[in-house]
Amino acid sequence: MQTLALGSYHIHIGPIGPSVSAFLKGRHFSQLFVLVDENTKAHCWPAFAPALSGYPSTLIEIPAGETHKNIATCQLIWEQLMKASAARDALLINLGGGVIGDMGGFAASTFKRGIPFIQVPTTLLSQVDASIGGKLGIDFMQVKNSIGLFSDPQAVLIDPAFLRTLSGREIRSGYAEILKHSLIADAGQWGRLNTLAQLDTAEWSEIIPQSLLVKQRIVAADPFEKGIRKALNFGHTIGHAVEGIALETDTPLLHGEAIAVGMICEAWLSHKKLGLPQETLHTITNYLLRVYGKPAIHKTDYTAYLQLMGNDKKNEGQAINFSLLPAAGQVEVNCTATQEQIIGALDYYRQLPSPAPS
Ligand SMILES: NC(=O)c1ccc[n+]([C@@H]2O[C@H](COP(=O)([O-])OP(=O)(O)OC[C@H]3O[C@@H](n4cnc5c(N)ncnc54)[C@H](O)[C@@H]3O)[C@@H](O)[C@H]2O)c1
Ligand SMILES: O=C(O)C(=O)C[C@@H](O)[C@H](O)[C@H](O)COP(=O)(O)O
Ligand SMILES: [Zn+2]
Repeated sequence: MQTLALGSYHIHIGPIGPSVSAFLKGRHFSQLFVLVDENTKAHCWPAFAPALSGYPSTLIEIPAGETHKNIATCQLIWEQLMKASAARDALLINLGGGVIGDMGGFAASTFKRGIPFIQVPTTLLSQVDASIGGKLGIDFMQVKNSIGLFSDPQAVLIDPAFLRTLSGREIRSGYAEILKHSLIADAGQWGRLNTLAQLDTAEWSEIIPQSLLVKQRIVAADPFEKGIRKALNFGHTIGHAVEGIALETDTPLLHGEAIAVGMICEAWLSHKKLGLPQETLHTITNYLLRVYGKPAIHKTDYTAYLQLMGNDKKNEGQAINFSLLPAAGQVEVNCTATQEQIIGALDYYRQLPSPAPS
């Protein structure tokens, strides 16, 4: 078992049974609730339930997926808690991916002004990124995570064994945040990862802790995103807009897939504005295209993208804010770009050749 500290809580990486026992020992909660979606109920709850033996718990099930990360689903969670008369010393256990973690944490932190919660992330994305750092929330009017708060869990319990049932597409989505961590802060890791061809044989148990360390260090330095934490948003100014629009179509993108598009566009902006070397831009572009293919974006959506970027949470005043790379492994926050430059970045992406299927 590996343990990292962050603020007032610990992140444990290892088999789920001992982690849960260690967490519950010596703590008292009047009731335990476990938030799941239909997939984590089927694939993760059977492995998790034995860890709670001797502790009665109530399952709260919500529908899976980003399209349900909204106030209506929060209402379902609050209703279940209210019907069970959950008190402020009840615990909500978020057993699932980033949607369960972000929304469960938000619902817990607002119910009766806040009940404790823990994160038990079951996707690659949530194990390296979403479960730590205390950013909680839901989507509103296509603007990702625009209603939310910062609030820390009592613990984060990561067991890479949960990944065994995750689809290849979801693994790829989580891998985008791992690539992001390497690009902003770990050039050595980026050098190793950009030659990794087969994700299905990757050693996630080794990659997860190394990636987590990047986020842990940045969040510890700036938990409320006043400065350096904005680095973790590389690829997200454009990526979130692309994700928000795609979510309303028949071909929604997963978070990491949209962030991969955003990272290509923002690498181009990094080249134009901060002198990211052309060769690095090419390596980033080619590797991301190889892993993610080339999801289509359309010129007819540019106005909507710009409108959504106008509501990016990093913005100050009217300017659209980016976190950009002067070099692989380095990042500069609070960069702005004009509308023309942003359109240049979207055009750069659109003119790229579609990679041949592998
Ligand atoms: N708070 C943060 O710092 C932060 C960071 C990154 C991303 N996010 C958010 O996280 C969300 C994306 O998270 P995600 O990619 O985990 O999505 P998700 O929670 O939708 O999970 C992806 C899919 O995998 C299923 N699933 C989960 N675990 C499984 C398992 N072990 N086996 C089989 N299926 C499983 C889920 O039911 C879902 O269908 C986005 O909303 C994004 O905005 C938040
Ligand atoms: O933890 C952070 O800070 C991040 O930016 C991590 C991102 O990967 C994540 O997608 C986060 O939810 C984005 O936050 P937002 O403030 O841009 O909504
Ligand atoms: Zn993200």
